[in-house]
Amino acid sequence: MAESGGTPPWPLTGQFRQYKRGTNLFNVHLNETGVTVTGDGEQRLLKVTDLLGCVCQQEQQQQGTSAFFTLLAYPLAGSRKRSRKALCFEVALHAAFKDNLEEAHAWRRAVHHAITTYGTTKPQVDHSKKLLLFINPNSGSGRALQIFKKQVSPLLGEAEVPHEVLVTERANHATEVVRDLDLTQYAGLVIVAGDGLLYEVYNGLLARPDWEAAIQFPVGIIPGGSGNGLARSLAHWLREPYGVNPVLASALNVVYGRLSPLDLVITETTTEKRILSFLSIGFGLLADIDIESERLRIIGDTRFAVWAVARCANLRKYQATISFKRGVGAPEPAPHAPSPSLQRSHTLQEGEGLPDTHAKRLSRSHSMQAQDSGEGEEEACLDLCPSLVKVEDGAPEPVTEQAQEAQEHVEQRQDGARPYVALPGLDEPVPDDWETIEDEFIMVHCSQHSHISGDVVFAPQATPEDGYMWLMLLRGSCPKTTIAKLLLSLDGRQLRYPGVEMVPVEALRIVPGKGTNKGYLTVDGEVIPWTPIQSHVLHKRGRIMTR
Ligand SMILES: Nc1ncnc2c1ncn2[C@@H]1O[C@H](COP(=O)(O)OP(=O)(O)OP(=O)(O)O)[C@@H](O)[C@H]1O
Repeated sequence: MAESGGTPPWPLTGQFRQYKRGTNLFNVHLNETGVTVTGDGEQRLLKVTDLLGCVCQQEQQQQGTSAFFTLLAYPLAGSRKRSRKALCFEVALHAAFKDNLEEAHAWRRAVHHAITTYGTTKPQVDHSKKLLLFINPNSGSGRALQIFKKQVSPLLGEAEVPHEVLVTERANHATEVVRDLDLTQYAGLVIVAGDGLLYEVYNGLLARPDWEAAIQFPVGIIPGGSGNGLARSLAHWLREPYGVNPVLASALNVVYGRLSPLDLVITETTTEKRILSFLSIGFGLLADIDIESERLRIIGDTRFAVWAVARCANLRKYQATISFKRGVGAPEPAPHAPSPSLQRSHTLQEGEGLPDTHAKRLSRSHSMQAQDSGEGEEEACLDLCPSLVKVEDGAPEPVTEQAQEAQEHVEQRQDGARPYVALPGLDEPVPDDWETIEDEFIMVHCSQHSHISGDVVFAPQATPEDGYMWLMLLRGSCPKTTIAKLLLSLDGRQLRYPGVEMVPVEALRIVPGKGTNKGYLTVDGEVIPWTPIQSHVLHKRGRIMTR
């Protein structure tokens, strides 16, 4: 959404014929709330927060002297999806085409001005520079390139977002590129792939001498893989429709390029290798399913469910010692927690400690409601017809109050980051204020996010910038009925089940047992050696593109 051509006239009002709507004139008014179109006995508002851009006809058509501009917006159509609105207007105010075209461009510039000035209070990526898009052609079921060409590229074009594309050629390609990249040339790094490619990008940033600044570089994600936990979690956080068209929901985040804080996690290993992650750490049931279902990647997200059923019959248990620093002031994963944004508004105050009676108790079962069950699987709704000739009519749906409220909460939380918990040496004892459990586990898994894949609701109350890893423990004694229910569906209700524990933590140490039963220890779904690790949260140190 690059703004060019000087300060636009503001506010703007004009009278135009609407393409394919007869000869009647429509009154079009643009101000800080959006574009109001009045005519034919109706009035419509395209809200400034839903406007994507404005495209102009570039060349004179045949003998006519009229020029055209098309307003593009993605308002909510109900609560389940956003759909494209393209309103095309004919500018015929002057005798000469070039004067009409100039008028059309004035509208284009004014719309861009409105979007960047009145659409948000968040900082934005610098669209005078390019985005660098990484596409993994082998992500998930191998559709990332197609997704880019069919959905992402047209959207970036309409919104006039300059970009460059890099198609990865092999594992670690993205890490190598990012490690040596001149970041000053770019506005941000965007992944069209699965979470694994973003992991590579972040670890490229960590490998740089300027890593502390580099990890704050703007990053965006558009789901093209089989996991897609971060993309799903962002939509959950922002209360944006996701299931009907995940690519559109995420591509709009990138196009708007507003920056929200993102918690990152640094993990230390015994080999002195440090790892930067943004999604999850764990071993046992979920990690085993994630890694062992790799052979089914051709079927996409479904591979997790299919493999889960297979694993139910063959449950593994792992000896380990888990130590953690419990999160201070963390929201209790309360029953019936309706949304992460409502939780955020009153639970994340600094210094708001847990009651003493809870401070050292490890075996708690929490319950919560299933989330977002209303999302269907309709076909993608992004319309790729040339915007000048395509007009979709119909009054724009108002943004729901809930979505508005969520947006406001997100914006209010642009406050300071907490200092991170200092980690002792991996061979030293953990500090006194940490808690330790030595036991046999079916699963130890933590995530900073509500979702660890498109359909796995891990911690519905989690937000990307709450400062916690949400640690889920299933001990060896966990009832088989609980395991069966978990494998059938991880939908956010699991904290009601006996034997499921969840603790918000700011730092964590995992020491796998020395027995023969080795599992997959994973960070963001990537396998690392089955040796001790420890991790701490870097609160709000990343910056992720959002609406
Ligand atoms: N061109 C390539 N060919 C093969 N592997 C690649 C290529 N580019 C990247 N990779 C590797 O593929 C891994 C997984 O990719 P990605 O995360 O995009 O999709 P995914 O398989 O759906 O993963 P996830 O389950 O994490 O969502 C990356 O960690 C990276 O190492």
